[in-house]
Amino acid sequence: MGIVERIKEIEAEMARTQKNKATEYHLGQLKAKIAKLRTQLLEPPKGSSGGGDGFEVTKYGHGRVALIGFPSVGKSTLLTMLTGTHSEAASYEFTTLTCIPGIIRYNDTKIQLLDLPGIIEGASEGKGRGRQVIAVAKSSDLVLMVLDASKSEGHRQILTKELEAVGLRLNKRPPQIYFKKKKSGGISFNTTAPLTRIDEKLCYQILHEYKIHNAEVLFREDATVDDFIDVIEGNRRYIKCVYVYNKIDVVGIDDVDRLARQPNSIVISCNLKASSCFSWSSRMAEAGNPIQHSLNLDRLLARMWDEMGLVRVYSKPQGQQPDFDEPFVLSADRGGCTVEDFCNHVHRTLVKDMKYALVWGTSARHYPQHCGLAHRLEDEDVVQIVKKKETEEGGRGRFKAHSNAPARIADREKKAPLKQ
Ligand SMILES: Nc1nc2c(ncn2[C@@H]2O[C@H](COP(=O)(O)OP(=O)(O)OP(=O)(O)O)[C@@H](O)[C@H]2O)c(=O)[nH]1
Ligand SMILES: [K+]
Ligand SMILES: [Mg+2]
Repeated sequence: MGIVERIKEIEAEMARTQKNKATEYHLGQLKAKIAKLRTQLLEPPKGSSGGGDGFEVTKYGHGRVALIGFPSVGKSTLLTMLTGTHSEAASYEFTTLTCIPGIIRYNDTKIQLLDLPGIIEGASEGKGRGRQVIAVAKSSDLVLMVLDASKSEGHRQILTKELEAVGLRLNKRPPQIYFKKKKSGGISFNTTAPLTRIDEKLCYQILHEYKIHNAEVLFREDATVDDFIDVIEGNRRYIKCVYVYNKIDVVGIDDVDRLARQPNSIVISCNLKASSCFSWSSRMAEAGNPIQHSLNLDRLLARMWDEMGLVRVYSKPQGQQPDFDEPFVLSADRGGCTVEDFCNHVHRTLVKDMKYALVWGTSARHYPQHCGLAHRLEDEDVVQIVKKKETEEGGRGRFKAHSNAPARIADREKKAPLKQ
């Protein structure tokens, strides 16, 4: 029997089993069995290098966003509109067969947007190009799940299930469970929070299923069996996801309103020139810009950028204006956004040479604030690194925007005076 069949069989057994206190342990064990099989399923077949088929697109820019969705929901249309890179769009399914990268320039940052083939139910088990598509999703910093506003709402659940089956966790943070395998000493089990959804015995059983007999386990929250399995498997990816309901031009305003109110969702239309039911759509479509022929794409971009959690830091050389043209782009989630991370971005020896940093911006309590390496920077901060051998020039005088300096410096001066 193949792995997929074995998973199906266990799923069927779980569906047959009533959920109650007596079956809890058995169900937990079955969950662990499925998780193990799914991990096996993800291992590339022997002798293959994995990937291939034009799916290995080099990472570029300050972050990567993947367009995931059923066929013909408008992923390629959206990529073309947001990036200007043409990706074939057509009314038949599976128009796109590989991964097509485009670049979004937004807020002085570059974001790589990836168009992908449509995926269908069973993608996680290898249907269609599902596995390759999901592998790309896993390598992304944000998933835009594109949904057709006029189609079944069940699509969102089906896709979420497919992504979960391969270890993607959308809009979730990692469970607060400490887990460490040991060589000896048995299992040490501790909790710092009352557990209502799993107990010690069930944890032991799951560990037994994994043939783990020596480990340290500490629950810091009221986690579930699934959370515990995720932590043991250790290969989960926690990624933010925005649900993008496209084609709202073909549904009624009530549906639009309902979809827009769902969590993490945004409603858009790439195609307001087509049969549109809203009176404002024709006015929007009048302008020549492709993004004007659409609805809410500007909001989508802003939302996407916010979710990426990018932190732009502008460096200010001593005695000069900050360089507002090229930010150093950091991320709190990926790589960190402390003064130390900033230094490492600028030059690898800078950390060693730094005496302290002067910081202007929202992360600073006063301007400029003298900060050490551990200080966490925030978006649009200005940083000057003062090196050990140097001294601050000219005391703590104010630096003024030149008349020809970008207006942003003046703006910033209003918000927070850039002294020094
Ligand atoms: N009415 C309407 N049609 C749209 C919209 N966006 C895209 N379409 C149409 O939907 C069809 C499918 O668009 P594609 O961009 O090819 O969709 P896709 O998700 O890339 O499809 P696959 O690559 O086949 O998975 C095309 O005929 C588009 O013109 C929209 O906002 N409204
Ligand atoms: K299509
Ligand atoms: Mg496509």
